Amino acid sequence: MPACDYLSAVQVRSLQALFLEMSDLPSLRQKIDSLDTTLVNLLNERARVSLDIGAAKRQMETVDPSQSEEKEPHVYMPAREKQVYEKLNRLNRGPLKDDSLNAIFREIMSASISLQQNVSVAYLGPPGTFSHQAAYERFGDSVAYVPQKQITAVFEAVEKGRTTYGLVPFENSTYGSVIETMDYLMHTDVQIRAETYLTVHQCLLSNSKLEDIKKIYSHPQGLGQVQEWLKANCPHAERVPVKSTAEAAQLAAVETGAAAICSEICASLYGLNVVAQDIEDIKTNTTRFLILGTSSDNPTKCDHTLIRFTVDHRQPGALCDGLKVFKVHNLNLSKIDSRPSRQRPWHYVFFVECSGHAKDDNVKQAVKEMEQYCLDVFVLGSYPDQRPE
Ligand SMILES: C=C(O[C@@H]1C=C(C(=O)O)C=C[C@H]1O)C(=O)O
Repeated sequence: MPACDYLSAVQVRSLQALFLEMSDLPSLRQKIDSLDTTLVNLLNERARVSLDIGAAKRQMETVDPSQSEEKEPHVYMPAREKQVYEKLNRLNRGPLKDDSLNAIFREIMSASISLQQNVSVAYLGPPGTFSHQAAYERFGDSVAYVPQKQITAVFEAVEKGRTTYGLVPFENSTYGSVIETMDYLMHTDVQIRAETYLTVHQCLLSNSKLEDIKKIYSHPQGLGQVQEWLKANCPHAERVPVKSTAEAAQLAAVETGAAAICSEICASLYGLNVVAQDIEDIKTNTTRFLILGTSSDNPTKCDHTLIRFTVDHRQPGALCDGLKVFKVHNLNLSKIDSRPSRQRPWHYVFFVECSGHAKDDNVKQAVKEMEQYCLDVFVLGSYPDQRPE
């Protein structure tokens, strides 16, 4: 009896495809080998051009240092990288997904940056924090990551030149601004070079059972992002704020009856069990991080600028007049915030984030006019808009 009497037409077709593939396998693999050879050569050709770009950047510094606002030639160029990714996604016809192509190019650019200079990135550690993940997604595998015990130490590492760049959490879509970051932004003169967004899934990690958990460690942001879940599931456990989510995991790992709110990665890093997963109160929970350096990159036509200022509160309408300049110059405000100045009670330092780049004419004009109404106007930096749609 012929085979097709036993098998459906679909099964016959998939068997035929399998035989064809098996017989073709050696030649298909040969094709891959030959493409890999071409890719390696092309990647090295690209790397050589990148080395030339590095040399050109240094050359520009030595020819006329006064013409440059850079204290050192920057190797990480977020404006250029945004352009590269946009072009890649325009070119991509598949079958590779945009995300896969972007991940491949993240590593290509990471390697290319590290060829130009030894790059180090300070972040809020220990390893396994969301800051660590955000930094890794932005800088890839070829740079050095330097964990810091607290957010202020990340700023200091950049200010003192101990690391090339730093990454700090700025705000969370559920729980709002990160206080420690805002407080340091009140007096620092580091410059924001880029922003990056990370979808944040919180987990409850512990070596105890849910019903035996008496104490829950996390960064205040972690506790804030899961407050509804905690109210419903561990109403009586003590909440203990610590410096970072991964530090919380380290503490929970050595204490019976303790748990941490942190990323799932911390389970394998610190030897904890995942008691509950994806416990964030709002499923679109996302954190925005700032990448700090000594200067901002060039305009991309789609940038944001963060400005810090104070007003004379004895002058009625000063804050309102200061903000009006953005409307006059057709600049959109995407964030407004304030922190107590700590100089006298009820005196504030304000932050506004507007559309545009500090090198754009309308932003320059707006900042100049703000100085008429405000005290201490300081541009903290301009960076390409990376907000996910
Ligand atoms: C090559 C450069 O340096 C870095 C590496 C890039 C790349 O490999 O494409 C792009 C931007 C920079 O972060 C550059 O400035 O163009």
